[in-house]
Amino acid sequence: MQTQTTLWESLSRLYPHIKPILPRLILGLVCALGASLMALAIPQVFRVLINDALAVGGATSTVWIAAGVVLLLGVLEATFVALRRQFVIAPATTVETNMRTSFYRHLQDLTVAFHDRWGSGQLLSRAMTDLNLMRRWMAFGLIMLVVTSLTVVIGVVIMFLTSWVLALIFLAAALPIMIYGFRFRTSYSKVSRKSQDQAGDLATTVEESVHGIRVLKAFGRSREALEGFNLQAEELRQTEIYKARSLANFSLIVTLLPELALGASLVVGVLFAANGDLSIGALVAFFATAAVVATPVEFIGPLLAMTFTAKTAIDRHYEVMESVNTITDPEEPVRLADPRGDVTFTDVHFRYPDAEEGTPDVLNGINLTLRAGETMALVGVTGCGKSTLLQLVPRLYEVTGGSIAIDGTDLRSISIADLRTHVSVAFEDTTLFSNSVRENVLMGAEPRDDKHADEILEGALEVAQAHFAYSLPDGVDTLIGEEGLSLSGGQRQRIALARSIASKPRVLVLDDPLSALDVRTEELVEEGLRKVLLHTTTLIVAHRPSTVALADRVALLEDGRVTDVGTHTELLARNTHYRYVIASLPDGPTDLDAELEDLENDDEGALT
Ligand SMILES: Nc1ncnc2c1ncn2[C@@H]1O[C@H](COP(=O)(O)OP(=O)(O)OP(=O)(O)O)[C@@H](O)[C@H]1O
Repeated sequence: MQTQTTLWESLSRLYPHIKPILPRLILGLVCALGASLMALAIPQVFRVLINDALAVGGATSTVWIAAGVVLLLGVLEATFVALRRQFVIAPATTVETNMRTSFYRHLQDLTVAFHDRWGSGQLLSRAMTDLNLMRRWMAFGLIMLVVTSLTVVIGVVIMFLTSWVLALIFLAAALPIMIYGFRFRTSYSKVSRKSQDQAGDLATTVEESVHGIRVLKAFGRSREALEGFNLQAEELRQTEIYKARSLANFSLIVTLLPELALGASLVVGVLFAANGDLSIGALVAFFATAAVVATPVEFIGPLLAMTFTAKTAIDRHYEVMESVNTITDPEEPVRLADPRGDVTFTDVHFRYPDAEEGTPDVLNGINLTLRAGETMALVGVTGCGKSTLLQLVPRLYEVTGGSIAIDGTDLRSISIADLRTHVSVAFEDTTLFSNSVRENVLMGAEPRDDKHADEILEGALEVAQAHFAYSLPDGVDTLIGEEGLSLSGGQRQRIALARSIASKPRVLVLDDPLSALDVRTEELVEEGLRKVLLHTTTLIVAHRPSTVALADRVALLEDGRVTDVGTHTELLARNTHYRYVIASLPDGPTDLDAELEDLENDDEGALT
């Protein structure tokens, strides 16, 4: 995940984002430089003042002129500072927002496999803190670093022009600063990376415990969670302290050495002045310039620290931005205008990217055909790969071998947007967004107008037995999800089910979507579903016999393969493993022979 780049390589990655605002950044830079020049000009006025006006026989009017010039320079300096802010802040914030938007868009694009690997806190801290750090560096750090360096260079040149000997003494301090600065750069970059990663991990912990607060409380694990959090927070604190110490040491050197050099040059300067080799005005101007230069020199420590932190933020940002979405549209997608809905799995293999080497594929050669309009239940022991197989149909994960086709067209030949208008999903673990019931349900639907939207909504809520939505405080416009009204597990599942059927998909994949419903509601939902599923090809993971009853045929998944396909009755009659799986389902029949007999009698009755 972590990339190794030089400071320059990292910072230059920002160039494409900075390019559109470059003219304003340059204006900001010019203003900042103007402010520094004004500050540097003030000592020169002192020089003239002391050498001419305060000398014996000097004119009083010169004092007033000098005071006026100093005042003017001060006002100009303040104006330049204000203008710098004016030029830079708004465009830098726009860059930050644009980068955040493209980061979010990229996160949406990236595969589920990517999101399996990354902690949510790491992504959150990259989206918020890192981009904020980058903006601050762009708007302030970058400009001030350039201006500070220029101010120091110009100041030193002026000092050289005033007295080269004194300037050399002052400059002697630069060498140890540069050597120490090199060490500081390496150590600070490392510790800054560590602290930003640790902050991301800490955010993940907070996010996880907020999501899992009920479990933590119910199992009385709040204390352990707090201890874990404390441990992580303490590690971050230590890193931050180390970081602050490292900066403090550097700042000490950067402040102390020029002061020492200044002391030495003061002694030499006074001797020069006493010998008449240097005018008093020049001596005062030298020290006033040195004082002006000392401030940016002291500032270099924090500015470098800011730059290294920005480098880390840029690296962390691009680690995500450069993660490639491997599930992409084909170059020339085949348009699926009005598919019948035959779904064929041909020798499908799949293994998760983080699967251990040498282990067999989770799906190890699946061959299965679903006829258009057919409902097929997928049955197998826990962990055999049912959910995994389902997620391959909307291409949430990509097959690692073989192919899946709709009406004979390989899924990879269809554009993802097109595919997902025809394939809809509902999972056991429902996610609702902080939106109204209406928006949640109509997420995948494409209504012609408001009236049509209302009809779709009503129909979907009817099938999913989710009429309760009309009695919520604001009816179907009630805000639900994390920021809205809390719904029960069963209510959430029904809304999610309504969402999956609202788009009237040609192919529906359902991962045990009725698990949280009571028996009576489940029956009603199944009744509604039967009508809807009549024209929809459905693959449904069954964890309960009642779900199996929805299906026309059942596929048995065993050791990564479909080992048998048939009606429930046929499989009960001929397949021992199927009998074992059915018997182990919750609410499964205990007397399978009696059940089989009943079913066969039912079948015969239906035929006569
Ligand atoms: N995101 C993932 N990354 C790595 N391995 C995974 C991931 N999701 C599932 N697995 C592994 O893949 C295997 C199949 O999991 P899957 O969820 O498909 O099984 P399942 O048949 O649906 O199980 P259940 O009936 O318990 O829901 C399991 O061994 C599981 O540990």
